[in-house]
Order: sequence, then structure tokens, then C-alpha cells
Amino acid sequence: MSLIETRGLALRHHGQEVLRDVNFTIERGEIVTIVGPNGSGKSSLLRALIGALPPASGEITRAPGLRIGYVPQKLHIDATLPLTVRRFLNLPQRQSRDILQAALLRAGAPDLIERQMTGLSGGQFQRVLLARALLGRPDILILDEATQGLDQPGSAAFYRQIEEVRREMGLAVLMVSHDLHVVMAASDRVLCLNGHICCEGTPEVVADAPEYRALFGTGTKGALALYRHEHHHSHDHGHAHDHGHDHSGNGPH
Ligand SMILES: Nc1ncnc2c1ncn2[C@@H]1O[C@H](COP(=O)(O)OP(=O)(O)OP(=O)(O)O)[C@@H](O)[C@H]1O
Repeated sequence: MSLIETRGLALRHHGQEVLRDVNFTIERGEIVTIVGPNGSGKSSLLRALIGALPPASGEITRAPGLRIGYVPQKLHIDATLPLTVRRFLNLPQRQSRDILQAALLRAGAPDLIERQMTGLSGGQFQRVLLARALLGRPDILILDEATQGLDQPGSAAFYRQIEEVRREMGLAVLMVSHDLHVVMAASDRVLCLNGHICCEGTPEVVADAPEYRALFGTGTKGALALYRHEHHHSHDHGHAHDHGHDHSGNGPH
């Protein structure tokens, strides 16, 4: 059974349709990235999947007992509020220090437990949010533009951390991102939204799709080069794509 499945899903805000006819599934262990222009319904879809936005029509099915770890786009913490990482992680439910340390270690932030939340860098802050999401031992991590505000090396490092977490914990990852060049490297599947799913497939298939190019142009060619580079060198999942290798001009430059 899929972790989450939607059938004919439509979403509306104040009667205005933002997404229609979304048929989507995510399986155990998959990394799926959602891309799409501003206002294309990416966040709305994530909110519907976690149960925060009811469907206008269609269905959402979640595997029984599914545990979701959600990493929001941003979380505002008042700069005058003294709050250590340890206290922040204890907010929903008190945990032992060992459990907190283990989650921080998994999130790539082993030394932050006594630090003030407001004193963290953007990358450290996102890792603490990731640690918080991992505390519930999720089956699936859902990240909404979790690297917004990070520079490119910072985003790349964060996504590598996500890949490692996926490998260690065997969870699925669903994320929304604008950093196409970085994200595509790690994704098993990319979904391009624009009021509906306009194209879907491996990063290579999506980057070559006319619908995707109509939205993003060909400016993401570098993305594809990076994808192939990383694919060869660090995480060959054994995808033997027939396509792609004969497209001259797509390879690493
Ligand atoms: N709470 C809301 N109330 C009314 N309209 C909303 C609400 N949230 C989103 N919308 C509208 O729904 C549409 C889709 O928004 P959504 O945030 O899902 O898109 P997005 O693809 O995540 O955009 P972005 O890339 O800018 O974050 C937009 O037109 C937006 O204005």
C-alpha cells in the first residue's frame, strides 16, 4: 500500500480552485520533489496531504497509522524569547536527553542542544526543525521549501543530510523546492505542478518535458548536469534509464 494516495483531488481557497484532478502516490523510501511556479498550489497540496486543508473534491488515503514528520518553510521565534534548542525540542512532548541528542545527530546538528534558538544560523535552524520532525519517528518527511534563505552550498548540504536520513531510517521524503538544480540531484521522481500535475517522472524526464520547459525555460540545464554528476559519483540507485544518454547537449559540461 502507498503511504499516501490521492485520487481526483481538487483544492480550493475561498471557492477559488487552486488544484484539480491530482492523482498522486508516494511509496515507502521514495524521494519525491514538487516543483512549480509561485502560486501553482505546491504548499496547498502539502497542507492537504498532512490533513490541514480539506479536499474540495476527490480523496486522500493515508496508510493506517502513518506517521508524518513536517518541516515547515519557516518558523518565527520572537527574538526576545529565551528558548534553547533542548527546550524547543521538548515543547510538543518531553523527551529524554539521549533521544534529543540522537535526533540532532541524525539531523547533522550534534552540538546545538544548549544553544539559543534565536542565535542559530539559517542552516542550523533548519536542522533543528528536521530533528524535531524526526522525533516522531516518521514514515514520511514532508518539507515545504525547507532551504529557503540558505545559499546554494547550504541547501546542497541540507539535502545531503536528508538523503542520509532517508538511507538510515528508510523513510519517504516529499519536498517542495525552488532549488531545482540542487533538489533534482536527489529525487527519484519530480512532479511539476501548475494548477494540476502538468508533468511527472524522473528528473531527466521532467527536465526534458515540454510542459516543464514552458514553465521554467531551459535555464535548468545545469541542474541536469549536476544530477548526472552526483548520480555517477555518489548514489547510483541502479536506475538504468534508457533515455537521456542519447540527448546530446544534456551531459555534464
Ligand atoms: N490561505 C489562503 N487563502 C486564500 N488563498 C490562498 C491561501 N493559501 C494559498 N492561497 C492561494 O492559492 C494559490 C496556491 O497557493 P500555494 O501557496 O499553494 O502555491 P505555491 O505553489 O506553494 O506558491 P509559492 O511558490 O509562492 O509558495 C495561490 O493563488 C494563493 O494565493
